[in-house]
Amino acid sequence: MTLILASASPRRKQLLKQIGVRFEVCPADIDETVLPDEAPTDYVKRMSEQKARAILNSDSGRDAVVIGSDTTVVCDQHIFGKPESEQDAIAMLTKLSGREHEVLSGICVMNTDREHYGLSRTRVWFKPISIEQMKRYWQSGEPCDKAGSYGIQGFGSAFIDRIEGSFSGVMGLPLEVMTELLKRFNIEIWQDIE
Ligand SMILES: Cc1cn([C@H]2C[C@H](O)[C@@H](COP(=O)(O)OP(=O)(O)OP(=O)(O)O)O2)c(=O)[nH]c1=O
Repeated sequence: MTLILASASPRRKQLLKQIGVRFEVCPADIDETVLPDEAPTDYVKRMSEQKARAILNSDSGRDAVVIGSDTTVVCDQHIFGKPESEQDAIAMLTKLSGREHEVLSGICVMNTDREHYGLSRTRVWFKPISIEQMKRYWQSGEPCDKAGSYGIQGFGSAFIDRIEGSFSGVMGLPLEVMTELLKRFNIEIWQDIE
């Protein structure tokens, strides 16, 4: 049996490696458009499932267990994905500045017989951010491939006042959820411990 991480995210790869699981990486290319009136929790679940299913249904997914995951920033019921431009990133960071938002991270694990899904929800409080900081942050290159235009694990850590929930969940792959789902498929963690 092969375990496949259906993701192009270097953060997800790093986090899965951190628990000593052996896996292959095979990014899924899906349409990430939000449906009209789609609730953020429904969106995250749909994306996680579609990413996993795209790989399970491909040639590389045969006989595999596939992991699909999605991370979304939610502020005032609005879904913040990755920024399309500097202007877009500044608009998101302006909304997040000096207040609380939520980060949803879903994980779907499936094989041809069954699938299981888990969701992690984390509350994040940002300090106030000045426009100069936002512009300089954009120049760092960090925000461009991250939901909500920030990375808690990078320079973006300076924005954080506190969090309540899962650090790995904000970063892209909640390990609390991941370890439970792996157990359900009898996949061992710490395979690479020695
Ligand atoms: C909020 C936040 C997000 N992110 C990243 C995690 C995800 O890689 C990305 C959210 O976009 P996703 O669409 O969840 O993931 P992705 O496109 O990077 O990878 P794939 O769909 O192939 O699995 O934002 C951080 O790295 N740090 C953070 O603090």
